[in-house]
Amino acid sequence: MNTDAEREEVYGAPEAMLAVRDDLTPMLSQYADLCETHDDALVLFQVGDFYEAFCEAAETVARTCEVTLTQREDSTGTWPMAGIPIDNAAGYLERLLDAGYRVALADQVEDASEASGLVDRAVTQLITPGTVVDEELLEAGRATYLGAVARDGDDYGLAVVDVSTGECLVTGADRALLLEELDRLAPAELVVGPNCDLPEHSFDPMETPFDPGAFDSEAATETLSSYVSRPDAVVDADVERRAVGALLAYAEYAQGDSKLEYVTRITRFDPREFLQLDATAIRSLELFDSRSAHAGSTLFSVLDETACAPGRRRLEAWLRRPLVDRDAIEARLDAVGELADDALTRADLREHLSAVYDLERLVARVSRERANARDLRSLQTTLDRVPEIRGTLDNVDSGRLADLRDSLDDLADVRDLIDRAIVDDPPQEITEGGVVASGFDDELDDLRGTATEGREWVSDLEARERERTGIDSLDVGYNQVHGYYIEVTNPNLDKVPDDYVRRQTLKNSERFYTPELKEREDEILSATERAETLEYDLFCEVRAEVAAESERIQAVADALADLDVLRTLADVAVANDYTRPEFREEGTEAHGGIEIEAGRHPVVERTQDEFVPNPTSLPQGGVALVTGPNMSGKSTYMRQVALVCILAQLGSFVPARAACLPVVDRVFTRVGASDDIAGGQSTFMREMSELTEILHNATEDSLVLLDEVGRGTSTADGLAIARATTEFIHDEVGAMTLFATHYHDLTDAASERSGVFNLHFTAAQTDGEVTFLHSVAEGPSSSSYGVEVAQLAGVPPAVVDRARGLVDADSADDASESNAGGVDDAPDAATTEPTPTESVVSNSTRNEGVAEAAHDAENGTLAAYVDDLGNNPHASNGESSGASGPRAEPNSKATSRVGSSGTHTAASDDTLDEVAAELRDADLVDTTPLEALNLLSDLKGRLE
Ligand SMILES: Nc1ncnc2c1ncn2[C@@H]1O[C@H](COP(=O)(O)OP(=O)(O)OP(=O)(O)O)[C@@H](O)[C@H]1O
Repeated sequence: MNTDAEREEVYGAPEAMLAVRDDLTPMLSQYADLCETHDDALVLFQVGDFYEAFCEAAETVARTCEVTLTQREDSTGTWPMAGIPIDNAAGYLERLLDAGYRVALADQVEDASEASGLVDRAVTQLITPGTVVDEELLEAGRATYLGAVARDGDDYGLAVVDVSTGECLVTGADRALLLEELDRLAPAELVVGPNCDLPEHSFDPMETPFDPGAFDSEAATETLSSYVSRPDAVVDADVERRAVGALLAYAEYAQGDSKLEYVTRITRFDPREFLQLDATAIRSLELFDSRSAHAGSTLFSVLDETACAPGRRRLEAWLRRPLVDRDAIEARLDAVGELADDALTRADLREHLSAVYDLERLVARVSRERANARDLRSLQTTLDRVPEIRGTLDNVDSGRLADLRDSLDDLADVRDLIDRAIVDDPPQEITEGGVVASGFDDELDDLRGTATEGREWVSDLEARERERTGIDSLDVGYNQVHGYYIEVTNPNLDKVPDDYVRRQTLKNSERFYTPELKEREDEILSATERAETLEYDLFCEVRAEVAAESERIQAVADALADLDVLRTLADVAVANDYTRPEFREEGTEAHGGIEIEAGRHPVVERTQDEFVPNPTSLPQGGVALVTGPNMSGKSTYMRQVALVCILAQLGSFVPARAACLPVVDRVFTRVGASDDIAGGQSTFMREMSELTEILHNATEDSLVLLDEVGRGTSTADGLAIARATTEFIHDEVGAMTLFATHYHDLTDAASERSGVFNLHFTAAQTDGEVTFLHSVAEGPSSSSYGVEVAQLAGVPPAVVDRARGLVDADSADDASESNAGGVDDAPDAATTEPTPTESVVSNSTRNEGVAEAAHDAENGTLAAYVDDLGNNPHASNGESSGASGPRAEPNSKATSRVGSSGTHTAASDDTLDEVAAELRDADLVDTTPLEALNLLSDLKGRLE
């Protein structure tokens, strides 16, 4: 990717040309003009069969596209020049796009042979990541969005359009939701309105500067009104209208200032009407991209059995945005269930759908006047399948399938038109004839008849003239320059009749024509020429007639895409033995809990010889603390619960023997530090920001996965944060939560709160060999097997032995100490409630202080926990008691206040007073969890 400065250098008119502006040749002057009017892109200027660039832009094109840098010389100088062949431009344009350039194609817009003087040229298309329409530059099964954001105070409008299909969406959101939605839609290019002030995005869209005036209320509404008759009825909020209006204005500009006729529907949606998955959740659950050992296997790849490109795009959209409307979910499930039970219909549908072309993009090309005759034929063969597809759905029961069947307009008129108008196997070009079928237009048939008759007359001429002249070697031929001729070899020239007129002299022969031949030639040529022109006009008329039916064709495309996804989900359910999930009735006693029998991870199970199914019973508001050795299956288990919920809400069957689920509003994930690649921020900071998001936004209908929260900092701090988080979620948020942790001390929380409970994964150890059972059981884990996993991973034996020695020493120490530190060797240790006295006299950890503070906190906010932590003497006693840390080595985090072991360094009384005062003064009611943690960290640093 190039820097902005590098790009700027090749945008706009070249300085060197501007310096001699008045002396430039007309063509270069036209080039300079177009560069000036399109100074936000690298202009490629059509000269015959090539797109040329000059000066700095030429150097860039030569370097990026690996083409030769040549030069053009004229009276005003020598200009560096590089060109790419128009016929083969796609590959080169892709390179320029990949390198971060925006490209403006300045085409010849009049026939060079008819131009008097300089050929007229205009920018017909801007090629940018969000505006590409060239099939070769687009990914078939993926939507490519161009987006625009507008702002009005705290409200934002966001609109996206896929210019290759015409899909156009608009929504409104506050800032947080906007950023999430941007993550979810991941536009390839974003036009940002005034004062939006967006942060950099992980998906790194190209940000496009565009006329701020396009975002004005009036201007935007006017643009919008050419797409929908009553803009304010379709898009209620002004800020949203401004976003979508500016978006369409930019898209029009990019298409050479022409309206996007194929944008026939503007769909307004509210993100809150879908299960919200933010970028973190999408990434960590590996819905679309995989970073795990099973790279390449994602939930999408497991589900993607789609037969056609629109189906694939639809599946992606459904997976990015599962539903929360119970009826809509059940309607999809009914359809999937019915298809799952009907192998024949599934097979028929698959066969028909595999034969269809990308109807959405075809119809968009037709509307953009870019479709050729082959495209029209593809459109027709696709539409020909529609009655058959509808036939396969004749007897369906499910309402959704019946609706889809009924919306399948067979478009007989459009099919008939194309069938009558276009030849069966048309050529690629639409200007050279042979496109329009005979019988379609009388005038064309006449012209063709004249031309054919003339050609037949010519082809008989040779025999006639041979007989007339007695010259056996006489030939009749044709060439582009001289037209028809009669050729006579030199020895026979004396036999040439008087009416032969000499046309051309060759080495061994002469060429002639006769007045009659000339007359016929003129007839043939004029008829052919007129026929070609007429054919082109007729083709354009037919194309325009088809374009006028865009909306109907799009509705069919829409239905086919849905059908393909429902069929796919049914296929996947059957192939993988998925079950229909049940949703709990709202208002029932058991509302909200997740109950899964023999659940599986849909992706991991495909990569494993034997996958161990596991049950899940997570009541509403329940927090399950999941412990167990490394590699035992904790993360897989937690993710499978989330994936089951997501699958169910998108309308899919689920990998389980049975599942009874609530409708969840959001799935939050916070995965361990080493499981995530942090960009920019420190890993711990990122971890805490994600935690903050969860604590602020989760509701009692949310599902929260916490994997190793707190791992990015010291054991003591990590455990404290983990504990406070568990308690806050349980007491205040009430979200269904699965929390995988290696902090065995955390399992104590289960004994203090009825909704918190322990689950663990086990491993069997024989002769030093560890076997993971991958099955979940109640209660906390008793062993971590970290050393064994290190050995498995190939850590050198010396290190493994030393580590094992340290663990053994640690265990021995633990055995001799009291058990108040929350040691995890015995499951029942987790249920031992430490008394305050024990905490103090037995090197109680700072973490227990946090726990007690949390437990005692009456008003139940995280701020209150932290507040109590500040006032609780136990809270500042800080020896780490991490489960695997060597206990023998004291650390220096303790303060003198709690009378800890003599090896600890005491902070000065002054410092303590300062810290205490600061804590007392802190306004914790208005403090975010992250700010509280930062404050804690700061105070702790000072105590140390
Ligand atoms: N239920 C299962 N059946 C079979 N194999 C499984 C199962 N669960 C997990 N595995 C296998 O075990 C591997 C490790 O699982 P996972 O990453 O979930 O462990 P973990 O306990 O989260 O490990 P760590 O604590 O080190 O992050 C997986 O990659 C998978 O190959």
